[in-house]
Amino acid sequence: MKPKIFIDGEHGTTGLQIRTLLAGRDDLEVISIPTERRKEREARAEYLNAADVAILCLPDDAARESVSLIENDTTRVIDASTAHRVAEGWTYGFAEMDKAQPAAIASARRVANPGCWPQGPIATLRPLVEAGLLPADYPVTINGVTGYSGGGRPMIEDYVAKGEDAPEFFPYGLTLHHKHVPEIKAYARLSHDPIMQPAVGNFAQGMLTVVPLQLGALGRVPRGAEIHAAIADHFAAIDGSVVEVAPFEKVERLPEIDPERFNGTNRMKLYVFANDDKAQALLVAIYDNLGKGASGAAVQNLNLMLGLPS
Ligand SMILES: NC(=O)C1=CN([C@@H]2O[C@H](COP(=O)(O)OP(=O)(O)OC[C@H]3O[C@@H](n4cnc5c(N)ncnc54)[C@H](OP(=O)(O)O)[C@@H]3O)[C@@H](O)[C@H]2O)C=CC1
Ligand SMILES: CC(=O)N[C@@H](CCC(=O)OP(=O)(O)O)C(=O)O
Repeated sequence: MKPKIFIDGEHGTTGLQIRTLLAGRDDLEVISIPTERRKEREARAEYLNAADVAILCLPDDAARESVSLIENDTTRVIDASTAHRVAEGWTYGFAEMDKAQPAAIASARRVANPGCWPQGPIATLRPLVEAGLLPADYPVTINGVTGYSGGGRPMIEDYVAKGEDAPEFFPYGLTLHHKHVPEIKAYARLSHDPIMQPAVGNFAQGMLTVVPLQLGALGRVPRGAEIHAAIADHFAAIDGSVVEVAPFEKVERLPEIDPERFNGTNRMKLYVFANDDKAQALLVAIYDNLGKGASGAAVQNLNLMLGLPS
C-alpha cells in the first residue's frame, strides 16, 4: 500500500507548491479534501486521521487545531507553520543542521518544518558556535531580503494588485519581535536573541540572508579561512546534504549573489566573505523561500520519514 499524504491547506502558497512537487510521484497517494469542506473541522479530522503523513500548510492556530484533531498513533505530521518549532516532542526539520538530524527526522512522529528566514543563519552560525569560533553570547544581527511570496497569499495579492506601485524594497520587523527569533536562537545555539532585520523585495520568490560578524570584539580572533573551513567541514559531514558551501574567495562583487538564483529548487548555497585586516566577516546564504525555505524542505522531510529517495 502506498503511504497516504494529506496536505492540510493545499490551496495556499506552501501547500500548492508541495502538491506540485508531489504531482509526479507514484510511490505516494495524495488524498485531497473537497475544496468547499477544507475549513470544516469534521472533514479535516477525517482526512488527518486517514493519512500516514499530514503536512500542515496553515496559519499557526489552524495548525495547532489540526494536531489536536489527530486521534490515532499512526498519523505522522510535518508542520510548515511556526507553531511547533521549539515545542517539546517535535523534531526540527532542518536535515543539514546536524549529523544526527536526518535520522532524527526519519524516526520522528512530529516534525516542525523550519521557517524560511532561520535556515540560512542557522546553517552558517551553528557550525561556528559548535567549533568554538563564535561564543554562544555573540550579539548576532541577521539582515536579508525575501520575495513577497514569503508573506503568503495576502502579500502576494497585495503586490499583484499594486503592480508598478508596489515598493521595490521595504524593511520590516521593526518592533524586533520577529516570529523566527526563538528557533534561530535555539538551533544556532545562541544564548541571546539575535536581531532580525528582514526586508521584502519586489520579486515573487527567493531569499538571501546576511550575518555580519565583528570578529575584533572576540578574545581570539578567527581568520576568514578558519570560519569558512568550519562551515565547509560541517556540511561535508552531512549525508545527503542539499547545502553547498562556495569556495572562500576575496572578491568585491559576485554576480551570483542573487536571491532568486535557486528559485524552483531545494538548493542552498553558503558564502563566507572576510577582511582579516579589519577582523570582519559576512556569512551569506541564498535559497528559495518556497523551496528549501518551505515546500522543498517539507518534501525532503517527507522522504526521510518514509525512507524514500529524495
Ligand atoms: N510563504 C512562505 O515563504 C512560507 C510559509 N510558511 C508557513 O506555512 C504556512 C502556510 O503559509 P502560506 O502557504 O504562505 O500561507 P497562505 O496564506 O498562502 O495559505 C494558507 C492556507 O491555509 C488555509 N487556511 C487558513 N485557515 C484555515 C483553516 N482554519 N482550516 C483549513 N485551511 C485554512 C488558507 O485557505 P484560504 O486561503 O481559503 O483562507 C490557505 O489555503 C504558514 O504557517 C507559514 O508561516 C513556512 C515557510 C515559508
Ligand atoms: C515576507 C514575510 O512576511 N515573511 C514572513 C516569513 C515567512 C513565513 O511565512 O514564515 P515561516 O517561514 O515561519 O512560515 C515573516 O517574516 O514573518
